[in-house]
Amino acid sequence: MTQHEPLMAVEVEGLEKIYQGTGGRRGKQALKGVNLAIPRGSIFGLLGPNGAGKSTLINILAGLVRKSGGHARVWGVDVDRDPRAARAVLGVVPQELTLDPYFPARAALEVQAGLFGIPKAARRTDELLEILGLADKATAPARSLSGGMRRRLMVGKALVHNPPVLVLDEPTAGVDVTLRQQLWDYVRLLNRNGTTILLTTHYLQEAEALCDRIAILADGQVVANDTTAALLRGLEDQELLVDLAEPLASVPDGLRVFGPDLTSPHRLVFRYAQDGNSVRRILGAMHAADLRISGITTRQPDLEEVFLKLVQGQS
Ligand SMILES: Nc1ncnc2c1ncn2[C@@H]1O[C@H](COP(=O)(O)OP(=O)(O)OP(=O)(O)O)[C@@H](O)[C@H]1O
Repeated sequence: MTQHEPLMAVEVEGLEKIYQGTGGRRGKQALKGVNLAIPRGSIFGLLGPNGAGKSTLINILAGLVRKSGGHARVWGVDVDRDPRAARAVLGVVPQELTLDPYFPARAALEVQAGLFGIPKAARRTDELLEILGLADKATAPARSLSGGMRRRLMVGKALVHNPPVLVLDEPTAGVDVTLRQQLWDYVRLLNRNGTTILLTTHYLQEAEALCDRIAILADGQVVANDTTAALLRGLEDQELLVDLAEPLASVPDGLRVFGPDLTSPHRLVFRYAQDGNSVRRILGAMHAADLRISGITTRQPDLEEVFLKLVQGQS
């Protein structure tokens, strides 16, 4: 590892953003002390419902929004101390397609490289067209490209300056299944070639398919931040809903070890791993505690449900 390759591609500490209310609009604290570290070489998913603060965070990294507090570093560069250098190490693919319909692909990439001040000899326009599968469309105006090609051209524009970190903002919002798969393959390819990817999405399935790590943002705060594998292991837990013949005021001592919720006087809810043994142990303990059972149901919480639970816990 060289000095130029930090362990963390993005580091955010105590990040705060307060939008001041203007013209009768109320102010809003969009980020409430966010800490995140995105390892170099990873595909990192930033998830959250509408208004959680994802765009605000990305825009701070990209130098488009001024933060109210905390620190943000991209590829080791502090976005406040050296905004130009920070912009040079980051590529952003925005949510909206922002292409001039009459501009050919090659020209779009050339203009973008010009904006970054890259001398003609150092530009990688043809290489990018090749990688993006757009070489034979280099002179075709953007409006004649398919939806997938346009998306790839947007990615190309974000890569003209060869940034080590790429942000994809909702890359597959409103995109059909085939195109989604193509984009995912392409993101994986970029990542294999060394680019660290930060991806925002509303779709848990997308994050699950692509990301090594996932952070969930809700109402300006990080409510989960773990490897995708660890998050999914948590999600694999089953729920055992036990209806009781007689009401309970509190969880009996003999059951506390299982950490159940007494969701009503007549219902205990247990979460357990699918190891084949847990239900037997829970029911044994219920029997030992002399509790009469009037009904049992099991339930597998799905991804959306756990996501919502985490998110709603905050609001
Ligand atoms: N310029 C602004 N002025 C005032 N409030 C704003 C401004 N931009 C965003 N907000 C508010 O800040 C909060 C976070 O918004 P942000 O766009 O960062 O969320 P998001 O997670 O990206 O949402 P989405 O998934 O809908 O894009 C929201 O309540 C939003 O209304």
